[in-house]
This record gives sequence, structure tokens and C-alpha cells, in this order.
Amino acid sequence: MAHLRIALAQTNPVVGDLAANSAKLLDWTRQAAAGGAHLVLFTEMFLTGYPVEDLVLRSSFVDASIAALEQAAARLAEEGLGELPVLVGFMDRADLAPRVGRPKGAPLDGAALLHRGRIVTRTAKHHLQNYGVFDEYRYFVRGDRLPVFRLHGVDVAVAVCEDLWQEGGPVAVVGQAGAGLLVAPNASPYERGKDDVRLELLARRAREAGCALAYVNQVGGQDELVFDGDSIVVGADGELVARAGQFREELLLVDLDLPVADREPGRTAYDAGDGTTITVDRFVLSSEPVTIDSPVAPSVAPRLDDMAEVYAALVLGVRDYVAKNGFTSVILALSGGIDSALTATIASDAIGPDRVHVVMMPSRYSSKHSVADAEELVRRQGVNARLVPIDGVVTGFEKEIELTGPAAENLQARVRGMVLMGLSNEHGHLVLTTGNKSELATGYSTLYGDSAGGFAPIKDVPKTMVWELSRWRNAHTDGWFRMDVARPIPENSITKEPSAELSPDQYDTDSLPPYEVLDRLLDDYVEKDLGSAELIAAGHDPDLVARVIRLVDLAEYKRRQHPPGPKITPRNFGRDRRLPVTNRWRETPG
Ligand SMILES: Nc1ncnc2c1ncn2[C@@H]1O[C@H](COP(=O)(O)OP(=O)(O)OC[C@H]2O[C@@H]([n+]3cccc(C(=O)O)c3)[C@H](O)[C@@H]2O)[C@@H](O)[C@H]1O
Ligand SMILES: Nc1ncnc2c1ncn2[C@@H]1O[C@H](COP(=O)(O)OP(=O)(O)OP(=O)(O)O)[C@@H](O)[C@H]1O
Ligand SMILES: NC(=O)CC[C@H](N)C(=O)O
Repeated sequence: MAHLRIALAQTNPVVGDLAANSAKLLDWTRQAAAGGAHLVLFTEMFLTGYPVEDLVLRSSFVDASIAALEQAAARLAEEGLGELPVLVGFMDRADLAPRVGRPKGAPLDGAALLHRGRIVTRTAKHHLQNYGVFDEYRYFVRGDRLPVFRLHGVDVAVAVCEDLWQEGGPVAVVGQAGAGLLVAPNASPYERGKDDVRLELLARRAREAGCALAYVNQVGGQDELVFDGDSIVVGADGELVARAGQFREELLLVDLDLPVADREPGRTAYDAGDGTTITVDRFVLSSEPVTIDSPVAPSVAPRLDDMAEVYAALVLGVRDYVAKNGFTSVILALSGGIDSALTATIASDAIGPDRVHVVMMPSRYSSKHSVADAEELVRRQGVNARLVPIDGVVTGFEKEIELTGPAAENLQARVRGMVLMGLSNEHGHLVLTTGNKSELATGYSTLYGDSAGGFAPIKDVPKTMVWELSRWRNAHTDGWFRMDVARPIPENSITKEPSAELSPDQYDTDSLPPYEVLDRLLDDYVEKDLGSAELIAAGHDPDLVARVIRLVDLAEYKRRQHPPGPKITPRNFGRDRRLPVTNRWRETPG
């Protein structure tokens, strides 16, 4: 057996900030060296951040990525870290003709090994995923080389993220070619339940590859995606060896006993089992074995439960959107209802209540308890609050333009939106909008009113889960919240019947079915894409199916104008679900 101590750098890069990401590479490599690591692994496209979307189409950005890689190799050596091999993701360019409509030089989702001031080898993602939130085929060409480098007598193979998720390709080739360790840089966004899927997948791939597998994942928020980290090492038998924490940065050091390499260096082409050929390039970096005098105990971070995971994703999504976009404070409208209460709580936990500003804006239809519930939240959390009664503005507007029915009702929501945007302009706060997924699905919000804002923390949270999360948060005071308050949400906001309070005695259930019924139907229609016949066969009421499908379909234009917010379900409104706005296809006639 040979030994290796590997360091998994589960870090939070910033998209487009090559200088900051390079500085982080240096800093974390220094820490890994201090920890006695023999190899450091960074995440997929770490130098550029992930996903960079149409920045890939800018030749200048690809050039900058390659230049940053070259500079990083030199800088590591200058800083005395050259002896420690570093595997890092970056954007590369292939020696290929580009596909139609794309820039010259065909971009690659690449990874490189840096050692002694040089780029020792490069590889690139082979499987280009083009489903869900991903568009890799739009951007990249397929990698067709698989490096296997010998490090202290162990053969180490490299595969990039999606290459683990597909049958055939790099994993199948490692199985044929042989290696002692497979390492994989990843940028795998969070959604509910994905951590269990990942662990099972990695166990299976390790067995297929016939070697241990080290999986390092990005952490942090990037627009509507949240990366959860949760880096994992499994043995060749698929058994879990080590696991990093979720939703936080961590340098995970793992000691591994691995088989001594016995294959000859050289280049060999393999049938990848997916209709392609992959060339394995086996070479020696170092053959001398190492001993590990004081082994590190294998660390398996405790798992968050399901609601804790979702809550952590929302908090991190808000924290990183705020910080990475240069804001220091947020503002939102606080009604005393549960949506704005939960949004305020997430914001307080993300950036601290001293940086959260709430505005209470009662109208003539606001109930007494709404104002009292909002004030109670302010008292519990210590957020900055101001009261702006909107009746005078609404009445002034009505004097000039006569509006009736829904047009008059929406005016209140729009005046509130205007107040928020005014205060945002004046003080530089980011406006958080409070709509949940059930409302977004059915179009139950006022355009340029309560949907106005820059970021939408709970837009992917169905209303029934809004209550669940609120109860969960009131029962927990974990150390990673930036607000150290027990039971931050007034119980009355959780238990009262939901109402838009845009007209007298108005309740959501006047126009919508109970949320338990609605959310089940929305899940089947939006997330599972069932057609109307399948929905009825699944037990949903036929009249309700027709009504809800119509509401969902007609609200596409509102969703298209809604701000981004963190994805937590397998299918969010945004990158996961792209429908035409101008669209006459209907599941049900009418
Ligand atoms: N295809 C299309 N493409 C682009 N724009 C389109 C459009 N169809 C309509 N429009 C525009 O959209 C307007 C209608 O949308 P909008 O102005 O929003 O108004 P609308 O959807 O008619 O009314 C808002 C609804 O949301 C409910 N609401 C409001 C506020 C808060 C809550 C809550 O409980 O949280 C619920 C309220 O009770 C009402 O049912 C039209 O007047 C038109 O200007
Ligand atoms: N009186 C109010 N003061 C301040 N903001 C309000 C007020 N009424 C509504 N809002 C804002 O408009 C959003 C839409 O709220 P609305 O009361 O219409 O129903 P909701 O969707 O159930 O939300 P919530 O549960 O937060 O009340 C609220 O989340 C809040 O941001
Ligand atoms: N960046 C990637 O290649 C990620 C793809 C992969 N299926 C995932 O979510 O985890």
C-alpha cells in the first residue's frame, strides 16, 4: 500500500473575479501545505467561478482564464508552494474548429494540474450536460483526454463533475485503464434530496472505476443557484471515508491507503463505452512513497436534516447575493403575514438584523393584528423598522385617476413597491421581494407591486413549506445564523389564515383552493410536468386541474419579470423551466 494525504478545498469562488479566486487558490494551498497535504483539489472552473453562462462566448474571458491559470502556476512556485501538486478547474480552449455561432477556439470546461511552476497536464469535462439548469452544449466542446499522474507511487485519474453522472466515458475508462484514486472537481448545485443521490452515485462510480474517489464540490450562492459543498471521499468498495460540511467552506484533509501503481506510463486510446474514444495519458510526477507520521482522523461532518438544509440554502443564497453584488443592507415590506416574516428572518440570519430594514405600510384594509404581528417581529429580531401609512398616497392617486375593482386593489401593492424602490434608491438597500412559489405559479401577485425587487428569497418555496420552514426556524437556534434569537417569528403570523388584505375581509382561499391541495397539484404539474389527463388520474379534482393549469399558464409573463431567487426544489421557475410567454398551447381547452 502507498499513502497520500489529500486536501479537498471546498471553497466559494466569485464568478468573473479571477484575481480574488487566484488569491484564494494561493491561500488555501498554503493551508493545505501547512496541513501536510500531498495533493490539493479545487472545484470545477474554480478560477472563473461556475456557471459563467455567456461569459464563455467572450474570447477575452477565455483568454483571461488561461492567463490566470499560468500566473497561478508561477505564483505558487514563487511562494514556495511549487512542490505541492494542485488540481484546479478553469476555462480552457481546444485546438478545434468552433461550432457554428460560437467564438474561435472552442471553449472547454477544463481542469489542470499545477506543479513546480508549470501546468503539467490539462483535461476537460467529457459529458456536457444540457438539462435542468445546465446549458453546457451551448458553450463547450467535449474533452477526450484522461490524465493519470503517478504521485508518490499512486496513479491518480481525473474526471470533471458531470463525467460522474453519466454511464460510459471517463469513469468507464478508469475502470479499464486502472488507477489508485479518481479525483473529481465539481460545481453541483443544491436541490432537496440531492446529497443522498450524490453519495449513492459516488459509491457506485468508485466500484465501477475500481478505486477510491475524491469528490470536491463548490460552495456558495450564484444568482439562482446555491452550491452546498458536501464534498465526499469514498473507498474503492464504495464505503464513505470522509465528508465535509454542508453550505460552508472547509478544507478537508483525508489520509488514504491506496494501491501502488504497477502500469507502464504512456498513451493509450480506450473505447469509452459511449460511442467515443478517450486517450489515457499516464505519466510519472513522483514515484517515491511517503509515510504519514501523524494521521488525521477521518472526518464525517454531521448531516443537516431536510428543513435545515433548505433553510441553510436560502440563507446562503441571500448572503452571497447581497455580498457578491456589493450591497450591505436589504429592505422589505413587512405585513405581519408569514411570507414577509419568513423573508425578514432569512435576511436577518443571512446578514444580521442590524442590516435588515423593514417597512410597515398599512392601508385602509390592513387588520389591527397585521400591524401588531409586524411590530412583534421587529421587537423580537431587532431589525430597523419604519411605518409608512399608504392611505394618503393611495387617496391622492385615486383623486387623479379613477380605478375600480382589482385595478384599485393593485394600487396599494404598487404604492408599497414605489416606497421600497424610493428607499432603495435613497439608501442603497437591496429590495427583497416576498412572493412564494405557489403565488408565482398562479400569478397571485401584483406586477410592479409586491413583486417589485432585486432578489426573491422564497420564490422557490411552496406556501406549505413556508409554514414548515417558519416552524422549523422557531424551533432552532443553530450557531451559523447571524441572528442569535430564539423564536424570531411571531406565532400568530404562522397560524393565521393567509390574506392579501387588498380589499375588506379578503382571504387567499376566496380565490385559491387550500394550499395543501394547491401545492400537491402544482408539484405534479410544474415539477413533474404531468398533463391534465395524468393529473386527473392521479386523483386531482378535474375542475381544479383545469382552473389551476390555466392560472399557471397565463402567469408566465409575470414569472419572466420576477427577480431571481435561490433554487431549492428539483425544478425552479427560472433556469429549470423555460416556457414561451406568447403561447397558445393549453393542456385543457378554454
Ligand atoms: N401576456 C402578457 N404579457 C405582458 N403583460 C401582460 C400580459 N398579460 C397581462 N399583462 C399585464 O399584466 C397586468 C395584470 O397583472 P397585474 O397588474 O399584476 O394584476 P392582476 O394579475 O390582474 O391582479 C393581481 C392579482 O394578484 C393578487 N395579489 C396581489 C398582491 C398580493 C397578493 C398576495 O396575496 O400576495 C395577491 C390579487 O388579489 C389579484 O388577483 C395587465 O393589466 C397587463 O398590463
Ligand atoms: N400592510 C403592509 N405593510 C407592509 N407590507 C405589506 C403590507 N401588506 C402587504 N405587504 C407586502 O406585500 C406582500 C404581499 O402580501 P399580502 O399581504 O398581499 O399577502 P401574502 O402573500 O400572504 O404575504 P404575507 O404573508 O407576507 O402577508 C407582503 O409579503 C409584504 O411584503
Ligand atoms: N457542473 C456539473 O457538471 C454538474 C452536473 C451534475 N449532474 C450535478 O448537478 O451535479
